[in-house]
Amino acid sequence: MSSDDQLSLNIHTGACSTARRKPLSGQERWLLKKQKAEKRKLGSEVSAETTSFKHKKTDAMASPSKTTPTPTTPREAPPTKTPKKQKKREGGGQGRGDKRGREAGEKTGHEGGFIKTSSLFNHNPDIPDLDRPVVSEVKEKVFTSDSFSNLDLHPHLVATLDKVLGVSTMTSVQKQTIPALMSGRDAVVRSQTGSGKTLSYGVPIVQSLQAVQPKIKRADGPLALILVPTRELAQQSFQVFQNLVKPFTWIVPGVLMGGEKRKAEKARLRKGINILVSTPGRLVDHINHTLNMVFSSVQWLVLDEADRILDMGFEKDLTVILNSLNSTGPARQNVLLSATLTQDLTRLADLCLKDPVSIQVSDPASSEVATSTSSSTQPASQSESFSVPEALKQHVVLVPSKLRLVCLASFIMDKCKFSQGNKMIVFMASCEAVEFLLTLFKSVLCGPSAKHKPLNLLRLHGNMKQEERTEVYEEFSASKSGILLCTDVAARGLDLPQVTWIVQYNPPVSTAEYVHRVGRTARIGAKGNSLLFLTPAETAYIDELANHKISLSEMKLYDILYTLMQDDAYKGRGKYHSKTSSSALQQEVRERATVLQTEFENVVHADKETVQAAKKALQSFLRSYTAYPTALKHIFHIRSLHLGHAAKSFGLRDAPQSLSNATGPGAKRGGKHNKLEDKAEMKLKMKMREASLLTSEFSSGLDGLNLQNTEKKTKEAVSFGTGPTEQRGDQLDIMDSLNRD
Ligand SMILES: Nc1ncnc2c1ncn2[C@@H]1O[C@H](COP(=O)(O)OP(=O)(O)OP(=O)(O)O)[C@@H](O)[C@H]1O
Repeated sequence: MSSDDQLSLNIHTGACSTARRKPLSGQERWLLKKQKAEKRKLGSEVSAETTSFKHKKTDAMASPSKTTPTPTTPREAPPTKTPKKQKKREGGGQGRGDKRGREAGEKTGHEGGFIKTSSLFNHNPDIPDLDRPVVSEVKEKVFTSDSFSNLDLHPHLVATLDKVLGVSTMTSVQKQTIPALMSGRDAVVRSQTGSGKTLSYGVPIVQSLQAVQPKIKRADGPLALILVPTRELAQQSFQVFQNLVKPFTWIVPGVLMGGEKRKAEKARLRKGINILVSTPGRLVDHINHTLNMVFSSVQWLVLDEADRILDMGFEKDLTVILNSLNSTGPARQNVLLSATLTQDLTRLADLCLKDPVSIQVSDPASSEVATSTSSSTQPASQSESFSVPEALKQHVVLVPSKLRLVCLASFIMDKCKFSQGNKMIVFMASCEAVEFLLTLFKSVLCGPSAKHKPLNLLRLHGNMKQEERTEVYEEFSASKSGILLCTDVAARGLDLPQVTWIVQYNPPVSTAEYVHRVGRTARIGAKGNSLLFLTPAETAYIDELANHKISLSEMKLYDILYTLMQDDAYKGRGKYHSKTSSSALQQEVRERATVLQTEFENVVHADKETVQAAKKALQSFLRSYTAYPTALKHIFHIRSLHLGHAAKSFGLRDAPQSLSNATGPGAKRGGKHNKLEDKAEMKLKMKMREASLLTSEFSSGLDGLNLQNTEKKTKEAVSFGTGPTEQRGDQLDIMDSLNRD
C-alpha cells in the first residue's frame, strides 16, 4: 500500500463502528442502509445553514487556483502528509461513520473508531491555468423561413409533416437537400447534429415512392435502403418513416437490427418491406442467410452517419451490401450524411457516387447548392472544422485522477438532485465501467432523502440484451429528467428529447465523436450544455479541439465539489459554520469529498464481487486508454496514467495486485510495466497497424499517390455506382475483431 493512501482522517464513527468486522448478510446490510438513510434525513433537516451556503460562496472557493493559495493541489499546497497532530484533531469531528467504523479497529486500533479514508487531496498533479485558445467557431443557421408547402410535395405529405411530426418550416439542411434529391441527384450532406438530416432524405424518398405508378406493392421488396450504425438509431429512423408514410398506406417501412429475432425478421421480409432501415451487420446476416432478401428494386441507398459506417469496423459489411446491391439493382440514388463528414470521406464519395451534390450548411458558399464536389480546393483545416449547435455551452473541468469519481458524483447531484429539470447523458469508455458505476452510484447516491427526489439512473451499452436496450432507450426518451450512463452506442444520431447536459467522463477517441456526443443536446435550436472531464495531463486535448474550431470554457473543480455543501450527509468534522473563513469552507469541502470517496470505497470493498467488478472496470478503462489513435497518443498514453490514482476513480483503495505493476512514470511499484496492459496494448497496436494498412490501401486511390495501382481496387471495394462488381475478398476479416456496436 502506498504511503499516500495510508494517510488517515480520523472521524468518529458512532455506535456501528465495530458492527461489521465480518461480512454482513443482505438483511443486515439493508438495515444499516436504512439507519444511514435516517441519519441523512436527520442531518438535512437539522442543518439549515448549509442550504444558504451557495449564496455565501467566496471568490476563493469559486476559483481556488486564481486566488489565495489553498491546500488543494500540490501547486496550491506542497504535498505534505497531514501532520499527526492535525489528524488527531480531525478525529474529534462527527462523521457518518457506520461503514467507516468497521475499519476503525482494523486500521488504527483506535477505540471509538478512527477510520481509514482516502487522501484525495495530496500528491495530485498541478491543475494548470488554462490559456483558452482563441477559436472562431463555425456557425450554422438551423432554421429557414421557407415552408415545406413551397416544395413540390404531395399535399398529404405536407399535411403529415405538419400534423403528425409538427414541422412546417424547413431547416437549412432540408432546404438545400430536399430539392437536390428530388431532382434525382446523389448527395453528400454535412450539417450539424440535431439539424433535421433525417427528414432531408426521408421526405424526398417518400415523395418519390408514393408517386411510382403503378403503385408499389409489398412484393416489390425494398425500394429504399437506409443504413445506420446502431440499433437505437435504426428504430428511430424507422419511426420517422412510419410517420411519413401514414397517408400512403401501400408503402411498407420495416427495420432489421441485431438482437431481434431473425425468424420474425425473415417472415417480415417474406411479406415485403419497401423502405428498409437496417444496421449493416444484420443486413449482411440476412443477405447471407435469407432467401427472400432481394435487392432488384432498390432505387435509394442512404448511409446515415456515413463517416461511421464507412469507417473500419463496418467496412466489410458495407462491401458485402454494396456488392449485393450492385449485382442486381437498377440505377439508384445514393446519399451520404453526417455532422462530421471529413474531406477524405467527401473525396471517397467523389469516386463512388455519381456526380453528387455536396451540401455543407456551415459553408457560406454552399448556400447556393454546389453542383460539383470541388471541395478539395478548401484548405485542409477548414475541412476538419466541425460545427456545433450555437446554443450549446461547452465546458471542461480539469480533475486529477483521484478526484474524478467524487467530482462526477458531485456534478450529477448538483444538476439532477439539488436542481430540477435536468436530463443528463454521461459518456464512459467501456460497458464494464458503465455497469460498475451504475451499481456504485445507485448504492451510494440514491439513498432516500427527505429533501431531494431520488436520482433516476439508467444505463445503455452494447453488452445489454436487446429488449433491455429498447426499454431503457424508450424510458429515457420519454422521461423529463434522469441520468443515462452509456458508451458511444448512444453517441450517434439519437434524438432524445430535452437532454440538458452531456458529460464526457472519458474523452472521446476523435473530435468527430466529441461532436456527436455533445450533439445529443442543444438539438434543433434548443439550449444545451456539455462538460468534458480531463486530467491535468490531458490538458492539451483542449488545443486539439480548438484546431477543429471547438471552444470550451473552464469549470472549476472546486465549484463542482462545492455541491457537497448542500447535503449534510457528507458532513466532515462539523466545525464549519457559515461565519468561518473561506479556508475553513474549503477544508470542509475537502472533508466532504473525502467522506463521499470513503463511502464509495467502503461499498466497493464490502465484498469480493464488488472489488472484482471495480477491477474489471478499471482494467477496461486502461484498455480503452490504449485505443486512442497515434495522433492523440501524446495526450492520452497509458504510460502517463498513475495506476493507483486511476484505481481510486473506481473506488479501489489501492492499485490492484493483478494489475499491480506500474503503468507509468508516476506509478509506485518500481517502474516495471504492467505486462497485462502491455500485452493488450501490443495486440491492439498490431490490429490498428493492420487496419491502417488496409485503410491506406482503401484510401490510396484518393490521395493520388498510388492512383494507378489502387484506384480500380478501391472502386471495386466500395462502389456506389451501378452494375456488378468483384468481391473485395477477405482482407478485411481483421476488422471483425475490432470493437463496434
Ligand atoms: N423542419 C423542422 N422543424 C422543426 N423540427 C424539426 C424539423 N426537422 C426535423 N426536426 C426535428 O429535429 C430533431 C432532430 O432531427 P434529426 O434527428 O433528423 O437531426 P440530425 O441532423 O439527423 O441529427 P444527428 O446529426 O444528431 O443525427 C427531431 O426531433 C426532428 O423531429
